[in-house]
Amino acid sequence: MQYCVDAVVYLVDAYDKERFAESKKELDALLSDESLSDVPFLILGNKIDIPYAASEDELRFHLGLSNFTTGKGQVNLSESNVRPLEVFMCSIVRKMGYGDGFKWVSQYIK
Ligand SMILES: Nc1nc2c(ncn2[C@@H]2O[C@H](COP(=O)(O)OP(=O)(O)OP(=O)(O)O)[C@@H](O)[C@H]2O)c(=O)[nH]1
Repeated sequence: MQYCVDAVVYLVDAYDKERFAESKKELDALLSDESLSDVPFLILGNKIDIPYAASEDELRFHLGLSNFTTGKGQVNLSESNVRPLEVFMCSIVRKMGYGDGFKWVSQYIK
């Protein structure tokens, strides 16, 4: 079957720190999937309404993304070989945070 992926939105529970290793493993598998090699990745860290949820830096660290995020806002990557990837923290129940993430990723969807 042929299909076309415009973007990957990867939702991580930022409160479930015990499962960060599992989240990293799944994410790494997607990131190394050749058919997704130029597909933008939006990583959402959910449940930041819970006080003990991981911070953005912590999540980035545990997912091994500290050196791989490409910058928020308008960043033109068309001249580079770099795949757009960013982390946005959110709370689905509070309806906050993910809007910025989807806005960010939309600039890379042709
Ligand atoms: N506090 C809080 N709870 C949330 C949020 N988003 C989802 N939940 C709650 O989390 C509970 C479990 O949902 P998820 O964590 O999405 O569970 P899941 O990913 O389907 O299951 P697992 O793969 O086992 O983690 C539900 O009761 C949701 O209402 C959020 O932003 N904040």
